[in-house]
Amino acid sequence: MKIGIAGAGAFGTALGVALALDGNTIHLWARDAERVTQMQETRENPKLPGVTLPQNMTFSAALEPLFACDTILIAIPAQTLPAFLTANVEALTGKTLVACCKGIDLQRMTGPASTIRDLVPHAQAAMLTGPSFAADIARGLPTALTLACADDALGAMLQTALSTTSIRLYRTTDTIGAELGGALKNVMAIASGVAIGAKLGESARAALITRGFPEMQRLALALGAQPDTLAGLSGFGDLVLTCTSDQSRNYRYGLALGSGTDFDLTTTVEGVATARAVRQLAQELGIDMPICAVVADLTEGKTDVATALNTLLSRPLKEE
Ligand SMILES: NC(=O)C1=CN([C@@H]2O[C@H](COP(=O)(O)OP(=O)(O)OC[C@H]3O[C@@H](n4cnc5c(N)ncnc54)[C@H](O)[C@@H]3O)[C@@H](O)[C@H]2O)C=CC1
Ligand SMILES: O=C(CO)COP(=O)(O)O
Repeated sequence: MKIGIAGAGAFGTALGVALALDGNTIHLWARDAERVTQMQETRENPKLPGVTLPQNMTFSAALEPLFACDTILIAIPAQTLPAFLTANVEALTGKTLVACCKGIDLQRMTGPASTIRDLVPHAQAAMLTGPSFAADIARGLPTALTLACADDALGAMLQTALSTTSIRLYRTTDTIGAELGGALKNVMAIASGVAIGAKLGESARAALITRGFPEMQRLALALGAQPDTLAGLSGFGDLVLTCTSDQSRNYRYGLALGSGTDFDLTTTVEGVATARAVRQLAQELGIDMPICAVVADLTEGKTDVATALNTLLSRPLKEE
């Protein structure tokens, strides 16, 4: 199958490598022409060091070859998705668009699949999400992810087309649950990093993950998600992975916040904008989301780590 991928960062490139090695023809669009030349000449992408890009993967900075593909995976940061869709709405109409980004859009308060549905109403929207580091996918290590598509027949087609010998896809029609699980776990990963960075210990991290999960569920269920989706790969699975691995950029950002060390702010850390979106959504809906609120305040410098911890620990005692 011929598959287009928008976004030549770590994840888009890793998915391209895995799908190309499985026999698909892949076209990868990068907005940066220099990156395209580099990938053509070296068959490597510095975002994914040590991985050789297969010959059945082509690259361009022009959009036309991407739009020649009927199925396009979109792997650009979540906050850049609306502008990409709006700028290309005509070319994307009629396509199957699989969002591979994780976040809640700060302007619209929607997750990636919903943003696609709103901005390109005559495309088919799906979501690929779940616990998977780009480096693992590119190296062919086993991963299990969620393919969410409201149209179950199309979802089944995508599930087959995008599964490989190392990537096992599970299917759901609950796109809301899949997009919210993937977005919210990044906020919890920042919180977990803060706890470890501030030397609060592993027990504190376990408490954060465990209390963070019902917080994720509260918002997701209020917005129409199914509980099973949150308990699956795209929610609980990705929460566990991201809160416990320093391969995660969200977690590493939290570590830096907690320990007061520097962090390269050009890194893609989706949980920062998502925490702000969640804080606003939770206020509007009257939902208690204390961990997300504290993370949003911390990332904006509205509170410090000691005050943030005190805020969480001094909440009234209640039933579990
Ligand atoms: N890296 C990983 O392990 C995983 C990443 N993801 C998700 O994939 C999405 C992309 O992340 P990564 O590829 O890891 O980030 P990255 O930082 O490696 O790459 C982001 C890419 O997007 C491009 N980009 C940025 N703004 C753009 C715009 N306005 N238009 C077009 N391209 C633009 C950049 O040039 C860069 O190549 C994020 O939502 C992330 O949560 C999901 C699962 C795993
Ligand atoms: O989503 C991911 C793993 O499933 C990647 O996490 P980070 O974006 O925090 O690196």
